[in-house]
Amino acid sequence: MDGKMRKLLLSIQLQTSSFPAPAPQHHLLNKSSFKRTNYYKNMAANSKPRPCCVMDALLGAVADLGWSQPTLIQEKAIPLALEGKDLLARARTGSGKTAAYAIPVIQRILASKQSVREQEVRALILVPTKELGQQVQAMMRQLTAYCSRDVRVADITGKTDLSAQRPILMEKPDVVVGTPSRVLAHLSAQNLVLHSSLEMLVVDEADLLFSFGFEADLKNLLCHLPKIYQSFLMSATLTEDVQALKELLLHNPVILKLQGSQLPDSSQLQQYGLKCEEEDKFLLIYTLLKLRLVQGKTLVFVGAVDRSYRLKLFLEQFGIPACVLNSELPVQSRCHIITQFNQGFYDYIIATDEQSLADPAAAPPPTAGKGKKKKNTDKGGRAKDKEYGVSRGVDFQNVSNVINFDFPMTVESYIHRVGRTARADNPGTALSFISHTEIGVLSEVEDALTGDNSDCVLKPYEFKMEEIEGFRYRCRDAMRSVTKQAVKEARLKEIKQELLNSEKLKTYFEDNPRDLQLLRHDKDLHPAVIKPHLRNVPDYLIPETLKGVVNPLSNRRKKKKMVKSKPDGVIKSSFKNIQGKNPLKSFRYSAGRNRKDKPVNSDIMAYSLHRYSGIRQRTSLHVSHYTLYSSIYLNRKQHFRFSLIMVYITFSGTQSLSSSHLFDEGQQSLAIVLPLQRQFTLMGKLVTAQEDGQLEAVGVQVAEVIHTCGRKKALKGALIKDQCCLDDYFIIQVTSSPWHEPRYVSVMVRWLWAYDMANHLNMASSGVSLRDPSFCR
Ligand SMILES: Nc1ncnc2c1ncn2[C@@H]1O[C@H](COP(=O)(O)OP(=O)(O)OP(=O)(O)O)[C@@H](O)[C@H]1O
Repeated sequence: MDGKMRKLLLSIQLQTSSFPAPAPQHHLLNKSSFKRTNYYKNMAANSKPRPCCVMDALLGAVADLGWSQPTLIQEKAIPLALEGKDLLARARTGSGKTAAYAIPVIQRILASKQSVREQEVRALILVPTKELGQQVQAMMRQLTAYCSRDVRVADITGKTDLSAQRPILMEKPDVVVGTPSRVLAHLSAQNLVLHSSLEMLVVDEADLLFSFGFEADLKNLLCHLPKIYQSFLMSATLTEDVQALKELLLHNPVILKLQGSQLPDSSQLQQYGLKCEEEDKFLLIYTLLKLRLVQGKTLVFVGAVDRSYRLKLFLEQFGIPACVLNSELPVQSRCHIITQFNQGFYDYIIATDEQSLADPAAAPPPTAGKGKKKKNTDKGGRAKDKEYGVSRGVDFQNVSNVINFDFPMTVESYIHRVGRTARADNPGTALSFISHTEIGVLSEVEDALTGDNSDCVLKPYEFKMEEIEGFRYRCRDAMRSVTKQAVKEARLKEIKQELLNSEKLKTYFEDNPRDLQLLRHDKDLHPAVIKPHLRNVPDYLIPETLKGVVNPLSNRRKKKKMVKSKPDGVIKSSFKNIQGKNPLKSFRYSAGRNRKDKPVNSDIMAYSLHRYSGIRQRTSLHVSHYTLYSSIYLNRKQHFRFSLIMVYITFSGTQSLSSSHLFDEGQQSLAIVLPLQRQFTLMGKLVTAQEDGQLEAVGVQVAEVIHTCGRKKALKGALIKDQCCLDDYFIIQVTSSPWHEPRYVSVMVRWLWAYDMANHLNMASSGVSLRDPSFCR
């Protein structure tokens, strides 16, 4: 954590005069070492007791999030909010607006509770969509990790009955998060009473509230609020709607209009446009994904629900798994898909940006007040959720690329979609396919972005279509199977499946949360006829110019055939087929030298290690230090000795599987670490792995690893047996004694790896779990 963040948080402390003095410095995270002190260890060990001051609580939470400095909006907004000012803050997407209001809200609640201990709803956060509601609640929970008993947060955006949510509201959570219509419904039903207790009102994504048809609800809702309260309006764009809201809600506000540009500049976000015919879009996406020209987690936006299934069925035929995300899916499924995507379960999401839901001109006019119809339906009579919106506000984490398969219909929509990548200070790429019918909007977008900042203009994506002509035939072949009927069936099948998952199995999943983790949303739908040969890319079809860059991992499916498929969620090791080549066993790994199809580079090495570890599927994402930090945090029972852990695998006992199904002869855990003193860039910063296990710029402190452990001591006495150097990596072999209590199938695999190409270190992380181990909370 750098001085700025510390100073900012200190200012919270200073402005809270009624608070006890700040904890002595040694109680705080030490900037240079990032050592978690005894104070924090105790906090964790004692299930987070009351912190001794606000500073400690927030500092601990921010450190856990791995944030080293405040973003610009946080730096400007937090002090003003603490002075009690009303705020209208406009900052670009992904700039950290949530914490900019959440930190002062938490601080004020904690401060109020010093004098008035009565439990009241003190803050109301209004959001336009359910996805956002869940996300805001998650962020609030993370920030209140060390004061969760003092600041209770309830998200009422969910689809549950009002009556089911009543008991939650009766307990008067300190913060209520909801959509205007849901909050109004509760106010009208007297489940929620705010007129005497409310101290703060936040309207998040203010520019979207009116467009989601909440204007009337919002106006009605204001009658239930007290005369005086502090308000924050947070928005990515300053539209007329935001101006109207400002008049309605704010009193003498400070207006923070940060950064001219609504999107990050070209050093962080690369924006490309590619003009093409409609049919070419499918050819292009196939080439980009199948040849892995697009790397990292990718969001593909389409304009309609049917399109998303069409694209999914198309990609399915080439063995490219993707999840669809649209307003027809039950809200639990949507949120689960987003959570799993953020955890690295999937590489691709095909998201429908349903304009009609957000555009009042296209959607049926909303009726005001209580009893308002919340859903519109499509031609087929299927229910769409009006409070759906994944292109807006949702914090998809570590998204490397956004692809506009269909170009958005408005400038705002473009900004919100593209804003799903290059969030915080992560880099990102946006690529838009533009057919001739979409060129009109393109010029609008270009005009808007050029006016904003000339850096933002879409650069042409130089792609020689003639080079991929060879693929056209197979794309046409695949498209022939994706008929209207197939799309219709796929759509129905998916909805049925998801409804079953989220409704009928809801109670089951509540009782067995770990099984929910295993639920995948990117399974093949298969209504289209699958031709197996389409899954492979014959060498002769790969253009000469792309041969060098094509990721050779695309052949992995061939190899997977060697592994007989097991029931869902069960990993079968491929060790039998590679006995003797296992570097963990022989320590004679050849770094790819003897493998015909693999170039020698460290990426491949990381991959082969992953393969040797018996993991079925490779997914990857760019890692932020949040992910890295929280991964370690989740496994705080493990301690690692090296500068940066790239792989860690933990599991406990099993009934039907023994450890040998997963690893040869009791090899239980594997770690790749970066060599010490090696420099690399991480999140745009030059970082050196230090001998004492620190990453100076990132703040990841890793201590000793002696053994992995599971509940009931399923793994006992694992120890680091050996280590050796393979080119740039050390491999640490960890062995353990035989299974102690072979009772549960319980395996968790998560790993991070790094590869160094052209002076650039990319971080990747993956997670596969058979079952989440009981100790991974
Ligand atoms: N100080 C910080 N340092 C590093 N990362 C941060 C910081 N503050 C927030 N983030 C991260 O930045 C990402 C974007 O934050 P957030 O969702 O609040 O942005 P936003 O401005 O609300 O975006 P949008 O307008 O799209 O909703 C999140 O993953 C969050 O964890």
